[in-house]
Amino acid sequence: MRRSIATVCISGTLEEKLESIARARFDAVEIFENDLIYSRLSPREIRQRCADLGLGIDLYQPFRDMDGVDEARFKRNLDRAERKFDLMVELGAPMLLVCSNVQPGMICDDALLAAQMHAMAEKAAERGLRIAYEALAWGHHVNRYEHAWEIVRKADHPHLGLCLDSFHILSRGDDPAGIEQIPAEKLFFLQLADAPRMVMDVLQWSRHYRCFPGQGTFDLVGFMEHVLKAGYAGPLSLEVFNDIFRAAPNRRTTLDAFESLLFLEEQIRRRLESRIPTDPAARPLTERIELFNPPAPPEVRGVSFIEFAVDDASGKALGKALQALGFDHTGTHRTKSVQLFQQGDVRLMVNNEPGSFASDYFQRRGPSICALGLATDDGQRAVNRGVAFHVPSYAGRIGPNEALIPALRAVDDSIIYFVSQALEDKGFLATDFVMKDAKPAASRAGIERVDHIAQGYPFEQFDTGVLFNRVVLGLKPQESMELADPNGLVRSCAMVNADQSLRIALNVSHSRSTVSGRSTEALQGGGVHHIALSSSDIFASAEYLAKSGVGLLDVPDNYYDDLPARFDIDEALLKRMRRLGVLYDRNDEGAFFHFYTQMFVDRFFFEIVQRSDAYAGFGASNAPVRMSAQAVRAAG
Ligand SMILES: O=C(O)c1ccc(O)c(O)c1
Ligand SMILES: [Mg+2]
Repeated sequence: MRRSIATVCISGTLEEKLESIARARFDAVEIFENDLIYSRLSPREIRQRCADLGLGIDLYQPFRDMDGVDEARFKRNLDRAERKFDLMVELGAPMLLVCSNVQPGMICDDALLAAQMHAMAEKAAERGLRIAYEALAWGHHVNRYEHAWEIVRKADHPHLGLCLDSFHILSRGDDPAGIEQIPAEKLFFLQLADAPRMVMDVLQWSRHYRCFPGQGTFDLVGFMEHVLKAGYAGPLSLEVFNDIFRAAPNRRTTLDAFESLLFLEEQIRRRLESRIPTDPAARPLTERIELFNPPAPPEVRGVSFIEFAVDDASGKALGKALQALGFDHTGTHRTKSVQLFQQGDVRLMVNNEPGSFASDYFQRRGPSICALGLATDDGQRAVNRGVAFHVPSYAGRIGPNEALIPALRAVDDSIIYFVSQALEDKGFLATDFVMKDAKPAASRAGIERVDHIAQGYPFEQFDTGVLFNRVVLGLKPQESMELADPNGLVRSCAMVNADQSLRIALNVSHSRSTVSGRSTEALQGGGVHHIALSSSDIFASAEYLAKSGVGLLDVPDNYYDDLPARFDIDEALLKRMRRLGVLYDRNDEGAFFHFYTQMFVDRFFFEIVQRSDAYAGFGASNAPVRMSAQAVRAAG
């Protein structure tokens, strides 16, 4: 389908916006009036600039408070409209968006509204222009699409049709199924926005918190199914008002916008294809409408390895810390300065190879997690999919006979390797590393696998991260939570795949002094700040680590005094938890035990967890205890 975006979505001057939009490969734009008014380019020059960039101008907007006014005002409104029509002819924009009137003093008479919209359409028709009428969710009289359609139907003018905007429809909880009853030739334009669920004034929600499809919680696939069944074949145009996007560098935002649209198309295509066996209308739609068709998402089967970027000194310190955590030093890379540590199914690589990607990463960020290896069905397909969505691929230097692992560049500039089952079966570790021992590593501290990882994000990258994890890794966001760090709130959103084999928590904080904020600062941007490892016996693990001298996080006595007030809990168990600093959570699904190591150079730390029954959370209620303990250390 034709892919379009409103200039209001992104930051910059109009010229900068157009340049970014073209670079991201959009077909067309909606020109927002303010962007034009504040531009030094004349309408003709803007038209030329768009033509040079290969961008169509599909819509000019908005025109406000036209409908339901008295005669004198209507005359003035028509004069105002004539000026805009002149401008649109210069600009080469074929359609004007008219928002439903929001003035409390307007005349709420459908017949009058229809007559006035008819008169306006007649004027537009004289210049070959069209009018798309949009119900704002906070319109005074017209605020539902069905009502806007009623006005358009009554007005009955070929140059007047509807603009549907997913935000105005879905924010109110209106049923989009009725769209199917509207004749296709009256659906002039379609604006798409997602949003997080919020309970607030709908105007504020719309003007500040909209986001791109896939970044929020609206059912846009279901919405689009109705729109396409109605026969709409015009542009899919993103219209997002968002405070963070207005401030973020526009190139990144525009790439995200395009990625979100491709992803939406893919989901629509899958939905329509799934309908084919039961719905006779579905097949002709899939044949008529061109929808993005990338390689299928990877089947991720957990974390294969994690790679740390270090220098000599921090590498030695980290190696020591890992051994204290019960890891064995199992191998040394054949040609590079990379050490392999293993315990259970967990493989950690510590890289200080000069001139490598890791060393570059270290130069910029200090000791940090620079790469993640994910176990997948087909690594090359995973990378091909990323590339189809314009995510850059990564190919490192490899020595003779070393394993080539397909990889992508992640949002924080780290690398994600996709380790195919075939590569795993071939024993890719032994290909690259001289292993000390043929036996699998012992599980000294009872650690078995990676349970989850947590990444800190700078504020303006959070939505980028959500989209990346969703599109490229096939993760779904769970409900986002606000956690109280003594130095500020941290918003945390867990993303998981269908079988829970990959869980990533995304954390973001306005404050630089929270644990999340500090590590984001120390890492000069986002990055993994926390690796949670599962144990089959958390108490045995805690005993082992306490003895081996790993610095564990202190938990205040008050926490344990409070636990019996929150949970029915066995005295002996409580005593054990208190002695070893183990935290506890329980819900209907099961129980969760966990404890934390102290921070490694203010950047990352480890957590050891044990899940019982079907507990699928992350012990979020205990996060503030952890963050307080970490804050105390930072202050001391
Ligand atoms: O917030 C607004 O005023 C506004 C303007 C134009 C639109 O298309 C819209 O959806 C909202
Ligand atoms: Mg709109």
